[in-house]
Amino acid sequence: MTTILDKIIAKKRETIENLYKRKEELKTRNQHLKKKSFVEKIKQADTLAIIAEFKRASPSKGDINIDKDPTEQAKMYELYGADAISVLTDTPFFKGTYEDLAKVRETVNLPILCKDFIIDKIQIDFAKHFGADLVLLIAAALDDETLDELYTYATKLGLEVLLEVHNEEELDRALKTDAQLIGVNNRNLKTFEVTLETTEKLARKIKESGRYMVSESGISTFEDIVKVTSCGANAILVGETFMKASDLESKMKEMKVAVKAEIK
Ligand SMILES: O=C(O)c1ccccc1NCC(=O)[C@H](O)[C@H](O)COP(=O)(O)O
Repeated sequence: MTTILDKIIAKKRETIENLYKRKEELKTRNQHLKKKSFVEKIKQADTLAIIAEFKRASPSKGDINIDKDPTEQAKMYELYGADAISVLTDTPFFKGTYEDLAKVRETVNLPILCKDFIIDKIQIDFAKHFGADLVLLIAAALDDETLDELYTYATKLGLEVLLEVHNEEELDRALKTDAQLIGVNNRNLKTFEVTLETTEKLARKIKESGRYMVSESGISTFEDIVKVTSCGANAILVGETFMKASDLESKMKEMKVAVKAEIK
């Protein structure tokens, strides 16, 4: 059965050719900025850390907030207490761009995650060039050798890696690397079903390994925060809920308050 991940990766292979054609661009913009560490943020935080995502659209939901301006949204995320910002740069399925990433970089002083389906080093070059501090690597999209190669390449460039898993088999593979940040994606990429049980199931092994756990996808309510914090998540990654919030300030504060109430 062809999954959405297979489709995204197939399309990605085509777009990578374009990135190689655009390689000259990498010489034109210098990143003089000091890299910002999300791992350090987590270490210093006394509450669950929030990664707020800029997400215009998705395969499961279609258009979410298609015309939203990344600069405006990033400003609000920083103002209302985000610890990092994730920017989707995939165009065919998520309608994001590297230019969105660059705009967010110019706007905030927070660590920024380039959220894409990375299968080639050139994508890591582009992520860095446009201002990312972290990149996402998805275990399900990579064999062990490529995963190691891309992990090493990203860290050599000074980028942190959020290594994403969906199940125990992927987690075991992830734990063979040195990745400090393990993302548990609660969205099943075959069915699009979202369940926080995925985080709950994998939590113990991640905690025992001494890595930091980021619970990703499908988080929108106080109850969700309680669930993921009580099994030990160090951070959450939230897209749709924030992109659609009519009162973003209250929504983000509710999550911060809920976290404090749960942890302390
Ligand atoms: O969001 C999707 O439909 C999707 C489909 C296929 C692969 C990845 C997908 N999402 C990427 C993400 O991981 C989410 O954008 C992120 O975790 C935030 O999720 P949410 O808070 O549920 O918007």
